[in-house]
Amino acid sequence: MKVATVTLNPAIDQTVRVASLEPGHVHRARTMLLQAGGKGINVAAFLAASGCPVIATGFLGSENASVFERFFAERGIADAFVRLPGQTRIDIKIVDEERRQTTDINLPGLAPSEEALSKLWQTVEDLAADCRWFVLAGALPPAVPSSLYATFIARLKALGRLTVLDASGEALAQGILAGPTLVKPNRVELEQLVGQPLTSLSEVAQAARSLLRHDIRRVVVSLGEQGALFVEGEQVLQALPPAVTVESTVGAGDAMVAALVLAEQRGLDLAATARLATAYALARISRLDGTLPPSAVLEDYSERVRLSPLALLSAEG
Ligand SMILES: Nc1ncnc2c1ncn2[C@@H]1O[C@H](COP(=O)(O)OP(=O)(O)OP(=O)(O)O)[C@@H](O)[C@H]1O
Ligand SMILES: O=P(O)(O)OC[C@@]1(O)O[C@H](CO)[C@@H](O)[C@@H]1O
Repeated sequence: MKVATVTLNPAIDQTVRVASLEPGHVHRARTMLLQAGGKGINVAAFLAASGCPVIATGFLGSENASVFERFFAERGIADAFVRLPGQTRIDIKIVDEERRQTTDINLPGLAPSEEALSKLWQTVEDLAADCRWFVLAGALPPAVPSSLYATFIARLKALGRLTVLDASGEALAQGILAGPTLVKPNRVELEQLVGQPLTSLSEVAQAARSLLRHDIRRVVVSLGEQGALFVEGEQVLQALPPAVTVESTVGAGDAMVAALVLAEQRGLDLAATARLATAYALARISRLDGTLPPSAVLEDYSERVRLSPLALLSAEG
């Protein structure tokens, strides 16, 4: 069965590379790239590149939709987006080449009308006839209720469908209460969710495990260069990535989310899932254009991921 991704607030990512980012200074950019983006769209691109039939929906501004339409045609993604009047936002990504860091400036985006929201739900409900998995990813647009993901998850569950949630703040907090099948917060999102700093890996693991009580099958907490924790039942695995040259970290989490769905479809256990998801994230960060490397490269990454089970009550950092 197909996978649907829902991106309520897509973005055209404008990636600008500078030698070194100094706040308050004038910079001469070395290169600039404009790419169709937004979390669910990035996930859809990775799924399509992996041979998984995928349909992307959500909202797109009709005035600059052609950037996305070209991207969908090139990448083999079916387009079920509801068009809104106006322009989809541009998100700015500044890559600091010296520090190998990316700074994101994400804009608020277009506010959908009530009518557009009900059209979107109608689209999602129609897609449920053909799609088993729904990926709900990214920030909510302005002026929609923060319970929107929770509503979609509850309705999709009632239709017997499986969901992945990758969101932040109140949308994540409410979405989790509705019990998505999988959830992938990063460390900051998890800290906001539990309302306290999580300084050791053990604390991150405890917080992640506490989410399982909401009928969630797997929780994956991404930790940037520290890798990620994969949590299912009593099992907690840390997956440490091998060193790679980082071109841009934008969308690393989305590559991971795509791999989590592929792993479920392939029936992989937690360890194999952790390897696949980390390999996909590495594939993303080591290439600028967001395409997948040849499968031999993915396999090599996957083999070089270091997995270690985490004892929950230990005090390591
Ligand atoms: N600098 C890095 N070096 C090695 N691996 C990295 C690095 N940054 C990210 N990763 C890999 O990518 C995964 C996802 O990254 P991250 O935790 O930054 O996700 P995220 O915050 O959801 O990102 P985004 O929202 O930009 O998609 C990590 O779990 C890790 O495996
Ligand atoms: O503002 P949101 O929806 O949280 O994040 C949007 C965004 O940063 O996420 C993707 C990377 O994950 C980018 O393509 C896009 O610009």
